[in-house]
Amino acid sequence: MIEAVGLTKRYGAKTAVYNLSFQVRPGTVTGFLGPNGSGKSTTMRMILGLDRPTSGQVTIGGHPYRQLPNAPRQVGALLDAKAVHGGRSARSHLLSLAQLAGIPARRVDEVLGVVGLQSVAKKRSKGFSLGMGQRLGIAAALLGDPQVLLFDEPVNGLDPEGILWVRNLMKALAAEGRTVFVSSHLMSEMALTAEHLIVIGRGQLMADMSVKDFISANSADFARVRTPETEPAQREKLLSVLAEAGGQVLSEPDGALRVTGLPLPRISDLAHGADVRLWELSPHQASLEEAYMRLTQGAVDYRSTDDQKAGLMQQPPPGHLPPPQQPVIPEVPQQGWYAPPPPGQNPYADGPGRPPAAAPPAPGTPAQAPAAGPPLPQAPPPPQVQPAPQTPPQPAAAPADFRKNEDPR
Ligand SMILES: Nc1ncnc2c1ncn2[C@@H]1O[C@H](COP(=O)(O)OP(=O)(O)OP(=O)(O)O)[C@@H](O)[C@H]1O
Repeated sequence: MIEAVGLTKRYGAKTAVYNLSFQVRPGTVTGFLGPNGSGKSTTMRMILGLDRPTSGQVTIGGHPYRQLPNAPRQVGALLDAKAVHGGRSARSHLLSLAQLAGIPARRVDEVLGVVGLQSVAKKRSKGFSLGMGQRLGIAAALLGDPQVLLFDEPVNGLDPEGILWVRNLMKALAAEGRTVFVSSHLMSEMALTAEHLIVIGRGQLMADMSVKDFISANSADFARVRTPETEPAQREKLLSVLAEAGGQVLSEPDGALRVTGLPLPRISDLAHGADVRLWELSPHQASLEEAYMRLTQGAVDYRSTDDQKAGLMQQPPPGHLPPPQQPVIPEVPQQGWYAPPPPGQNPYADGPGRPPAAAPPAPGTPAQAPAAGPPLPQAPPPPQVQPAPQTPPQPAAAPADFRKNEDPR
């Protein structure tokens, strides 16, 4: 198990990680999420003893990494796949790592097989593609057959077959009882790989819960309702009864209505009572990406100027049904803006420009919040709308150049 307690890291005036406490347990894949610059790599480097915490501590199996006996056999990590001597072949790179850690040479050939690089084992790694480099980095992490594994963006540069392979590998490693901690920006992939999530924003903990709980805590389910297109009066009638019953209604691009705040049977009863025929009444649940975007939208440090020009950081359009004399239904925001999580869930909802509410600093530590980034967007109102759900794409099992062998373990 990995355990961080009050972990803080400052680089001069910059606070990269602040008062972070969490546990990563064996037997499940734990995803590590956060916007760019939120402190994921810094946290991983501290776990691996590559950076010294300013305060707090992080241990693996109860010991700081540097005090672990024969650490490479207990902990494997992929932090930067490019950190390889380009003049060396894949095999000699792994052999040198194995020799340093007292790992037998035959394990090198085993892991080359596991990651599917046997056919290029003697090629210099400087000619490797991004995906091949990732596979070599994963091979290095697996070399000591460790119980604890950390992967920073392991699917970066991999093709669909490679992504599917990494997903299955992570799950298989966790199923063997290992501790697997993996960061990624690919939400759809994380939804398929991880069972538990640790989410940070500007160096602080924002969520530590199962993927399922994370989605339900940070999204509101909604119903899509459609009336006959040829009968606009039916739509208007339905709008009015839904609003009277306390539902919040938005218009979908295809003319359907997106309703929150009313359960499906109630919507059905209301339509029936108003003598409105329905062509569609379907339940929808948010994706992990949507829930993540809602939670972290106030903690993003880097945004495209195009987004800002397009007003995507501005207050969203109101999610309420307009007054009856103005039969205009607000449209579902299409991109770049996500309704906020339920009240009390988002530490960034306190107000613009303020750092997230933090737990009291560790004893002896001056109460200092992470260095302020650009001003935070205005805290949006409580959730009344839902962006369109996105179905995670299933990577196709495409043929690959570098086929893996079955892990002989
Ligand atoms: N050695 C360093 N010196 C100064 N600042 C640093 C150093 N390393 C990281 N930082 C800063 O700390 C913050 C967190 O960086 P970190 O790389 O940990 O974020 P991250 O979540 O891994 O980002 P990304 O998703 O973009 O990889 C950033 O603002 C970064 O600029």
